Amino acid sequence: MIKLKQVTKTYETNDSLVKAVQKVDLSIAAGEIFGIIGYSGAGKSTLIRLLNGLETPTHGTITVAERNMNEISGRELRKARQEIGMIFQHFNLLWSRTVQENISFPLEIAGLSKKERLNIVNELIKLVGLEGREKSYPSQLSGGQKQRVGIARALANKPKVLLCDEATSALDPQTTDSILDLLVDINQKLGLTIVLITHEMHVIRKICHRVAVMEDGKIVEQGKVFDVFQNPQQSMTKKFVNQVIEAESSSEMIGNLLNQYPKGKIIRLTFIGDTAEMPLITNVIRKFDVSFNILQGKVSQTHGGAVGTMFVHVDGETEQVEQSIKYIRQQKVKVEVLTDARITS
Ligand SMILES: Nc1ncnc2c1ncn2[C@@H]1O[C@H](COP(=O)(O)OP(=O)(O)OP(=O)(O)O)[C@@H](O)[C@H]1O
Repeated sequence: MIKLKQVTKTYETNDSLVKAVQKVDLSIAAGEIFGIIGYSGAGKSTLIRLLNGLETPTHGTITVAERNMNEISGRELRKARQEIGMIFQHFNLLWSRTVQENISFPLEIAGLSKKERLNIVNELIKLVGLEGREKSYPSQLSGGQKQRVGIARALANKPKVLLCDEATSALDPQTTDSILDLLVDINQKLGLTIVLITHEMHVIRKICHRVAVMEDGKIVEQGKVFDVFQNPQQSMTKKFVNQVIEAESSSEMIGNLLNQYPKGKIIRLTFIGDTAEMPLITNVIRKFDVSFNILQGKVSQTHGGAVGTMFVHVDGETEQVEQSIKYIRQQKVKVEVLTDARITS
């Protein structure tokens, strides 16, 4: 559905050249939810503007829905853009128009009759869960509802691709989750290809199938979300992965835990897929005569399984504690035993 070959975008400013995107190769399949993550200035917005033809690349080729975006212009480019919907961090709604009128706007531009527009708008209002708010103005809506209007408007021309530019960055965590659920719903119901850019790994973890990590205009790592969580290669990727899976593990915190629990052992478990955390804990308690207290942890679900870390206090007869740790190691869970604020594997 989307193919980028050796795409570079260089901006010329008065006194310098800014390489915003450098030699990017990317291939996104139809129906995929693909995330691009990077910190501010990494080149994400430039990349997304290249995808919808708002910018032309300095080098390289960009194909979206079988159209070569750098070779088309005028009417053909406008037609190509209709097949690419977009939603934004700050929604970009028309404040003097109602929900219905905002969603209808791209259909007016496309020249549809009033009756046709109304049918499509009503369908979309149902799809995004805004029934009853048709006549409200954006100022009367919550952030999540505004983004639902943005999504409905982006879908009005039945695009093949939906580009999401930090679409949940202005929302609280709960509303973020509900918007991400809606995107998954739309992806499944309409088979829409979704490309989202974000600086939040939680967003990638929750809904993306694959991810590309951007740094200084380059894609430094890409792969299936679960694989990237399981085995991040680059230091930038490790930082993002730790946003989601790393429980606080300062030496001060570990020291406090060791003082608090002088008996038994404190272990850190790292889950990397396959093994779900709750059945493992239940099995350990059933099989061994030990107490097993979760002290803190951060375990998240990705498309491929659970990833995360958990600090646990295991107490009981020394032999039983040792055996239970041996058993956990056999379950493909990394186990580290904490001693004196140091960790031994
Ligand atoms: N029109 C422009 N002219 C000159 N430089 C630009 C232009 N647009 C972007 N840049 C530069 O290109 C680099 C990448 O910017 P870009 O906005 O794509 O990054 P980003 O990852 O989207 O960051 P942010 O989330 O802060 O927007 C930055 O150094 C930026 O200053």
